[in-house]
Amino acid sequence: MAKERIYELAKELKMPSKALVKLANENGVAVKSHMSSVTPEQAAKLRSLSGNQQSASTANGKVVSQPKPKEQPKHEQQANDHHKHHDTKAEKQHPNKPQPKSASVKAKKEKANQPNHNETKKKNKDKGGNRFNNKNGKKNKKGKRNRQNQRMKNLQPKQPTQRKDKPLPDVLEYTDGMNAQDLAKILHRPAAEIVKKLFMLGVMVNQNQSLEKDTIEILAADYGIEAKEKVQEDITDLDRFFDVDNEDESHLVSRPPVVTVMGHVDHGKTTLLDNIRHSHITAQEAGGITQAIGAYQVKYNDQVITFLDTPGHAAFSEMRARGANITDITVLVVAADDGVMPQTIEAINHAKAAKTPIIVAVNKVDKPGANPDHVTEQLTEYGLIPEDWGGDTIFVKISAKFGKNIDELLDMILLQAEVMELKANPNRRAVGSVVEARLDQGRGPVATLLVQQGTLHVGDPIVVGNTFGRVRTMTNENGRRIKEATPSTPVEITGLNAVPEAGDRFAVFEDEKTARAAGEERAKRAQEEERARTSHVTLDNLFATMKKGQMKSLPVIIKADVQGSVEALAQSLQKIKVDGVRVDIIHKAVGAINESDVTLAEASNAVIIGFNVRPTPNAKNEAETNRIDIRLHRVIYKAIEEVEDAMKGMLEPVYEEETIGQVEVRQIYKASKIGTIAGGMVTSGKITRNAKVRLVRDGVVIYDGELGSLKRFKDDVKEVKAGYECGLTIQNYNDIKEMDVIEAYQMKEIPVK
Ligand SMILES: Nc1nc2c(ncn2[C@@H]2O[C@H](COP(=O)(O)OP(=O)(O)OP(=O)(O)O)[C@@H](O)[C@H]2O)c(=O)[nH]1
Repeated sequence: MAKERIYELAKELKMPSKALVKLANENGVAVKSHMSSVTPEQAAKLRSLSGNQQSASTANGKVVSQPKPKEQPKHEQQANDHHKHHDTKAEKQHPNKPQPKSASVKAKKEKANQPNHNETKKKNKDKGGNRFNNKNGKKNKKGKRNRQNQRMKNLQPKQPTQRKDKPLPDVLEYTDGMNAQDLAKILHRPAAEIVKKLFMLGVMVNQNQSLEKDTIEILAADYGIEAKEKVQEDITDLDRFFDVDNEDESHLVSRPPVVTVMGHVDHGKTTLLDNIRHSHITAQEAGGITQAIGAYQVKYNDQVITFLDTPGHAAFSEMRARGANITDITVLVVAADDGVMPQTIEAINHAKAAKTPIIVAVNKVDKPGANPDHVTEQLTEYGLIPEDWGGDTIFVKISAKFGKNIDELLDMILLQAEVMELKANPNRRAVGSVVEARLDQGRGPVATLLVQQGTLHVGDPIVVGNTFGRVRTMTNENGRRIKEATPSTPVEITGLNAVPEAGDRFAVFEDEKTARAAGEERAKRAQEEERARTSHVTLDNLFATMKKGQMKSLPVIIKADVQGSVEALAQSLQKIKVDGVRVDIIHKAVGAINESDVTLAEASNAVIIGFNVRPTPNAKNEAETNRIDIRLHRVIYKAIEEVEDAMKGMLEPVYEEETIGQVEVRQIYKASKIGTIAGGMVTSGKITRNAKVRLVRDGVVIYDGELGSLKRFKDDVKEVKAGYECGLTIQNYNDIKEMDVIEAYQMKEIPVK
């Protein structure tokens, strides 16, 4: 006769599988779990034993739960499928019939005949869920079995109905922690039926108790359908809120452009921003107290423009490195009396890397030495060609100091914005980026946020970078309290638990609880990441990165001592041909490697190549902290070779010499067949058979080579330690003399950075 499984037998005996497993083991029937099988004889034994045991196992009043079904092998699970229709009665149960909320026996009993809402509520309070008995635990076993029978009856429909359940879904899509009620909805089955099925499978729960993954999977198998865990939305992922691809076009409306002003030192950025700000303040804001919140808006021709007050190019790219790409348009200020300078080029490359269009403001045209045409000419070299020269870059000649042509510049900004069709949906929960943030003694963490989508309101639960809170107050750049902020509006907020960082992204959440959970989790992860900081692309890990398919081009920054070298290096690097990757020079300039180069490298995941130049101390520190690969060379072809080898995955590991010991030669023997044998004493460290050796005479290295043999007395040995004598020969070298020192060393591979 076929074997029977414990859980089937338990079902038949109307007792929990766990209790039966225990009973079996106590009575010499060795079984592991509810999936174990027993012989017909053993089954008979258990049947006869079960009566006594049921009362014993339930008398302690404890929740009887089944061991995790994890151990259940797959094939057994499948073998189980043929039982999936065993509950036909229950399946026919009316789907709309109100179900008891609690699985307690008492509750069920009270409820058995006429469920009504008041009663259900009352029973919700009864937490006696999965007990076989509760307060009545000490009563006799017959009573208990009756109650169990009663319970099973209660789970079955009072009057069989003709109405059929909706068909089961093909796949049970679940999330970990769902309860019977949740599953009931998905399976189109009454929750009570699910509780019953679980009971039969040895899992005692009420409808509200959350279920483990394995339990849900077994349940699905029991219904004969596949179970699939739904990928849960990662609440800590703020980027998903920025995904505007799914945004319904009809919700989008025009938004003001966000403009960053960049340029070389003293070319007039601040003067320009001040001029624009003061000459275009809106009437209602006049008289407000100007606040430095890192950004402001002006109204011009009834249109609004947002200006960011970014302090320098490094900050611009640093924000980008943190994920904030908030600038729509870059205004490049170039002084007409000074022309294109190193930081002008830097600014161009930062803007290009961020893919923002550039409007050139040729400043200081009022000055006697001004030569705007020369500036234009210089800029053509960087791909900035004015329209009347056949290009598409907008050039405006201005005087920031005297307010000349500022309106024209604003017109051009609006024109560029119009072409870009900048849009956002104001009717959604706000998302955006941090422009700047600080700790205010009185107000706590204060952050200037730029709203990029949606509308931000006072009171919104919010996650900002790795911080969270509720928007307590919101102030604009004129110090006025505002209640809401629409797309492209910068606002200063308070109410966060900590200070976020410039460039962090923010998103408004539906409730404060989720915001807090997301914020805390993000902070935790950031901390973990900081600990196990993954390095940027380096020439050493380039090949591995390429193989992982993460890299199609190798961004490179070139710094060299003279322009000729910059160009030579750039051209040669671009000629390197390796399947699937190419060199992309994102910035090249003459001069030392500075902090701006390092931040640009960080934001663009680039490698810096220095030719005859060194990094400044600050740049060096920053590169070390952020693990930016800086390669310094003095020979061009070596630099090219290195990059090429890295791209082909052939970069030689770097070795360093490590001295392991010294031998003082005390005696010399000559053997016609072997050559010169040196007898000596190991004076420090050790000498090993495979070591490289250097022969030093009077402080001068006479010969560098390898050991030929190493012996102690007559035996070949692998190593001899300090304080011992040894005999040795040097490969292909015989001119060893007494008092020579033989230095043993090995080449140690330096771990890849
Ligand atoms: N004649 C003249 N002087 C100007 C003009 N714009 C700015 N300046 C002067 O140039 C100097 C530098 O101007 P800033 O606005 O401070 O330059 P910046 O680019 O902000 O300089 P940093 O903040 O140091 O990078 C100041 O003395 C200004 O008064 C202009 O259009 N004409």
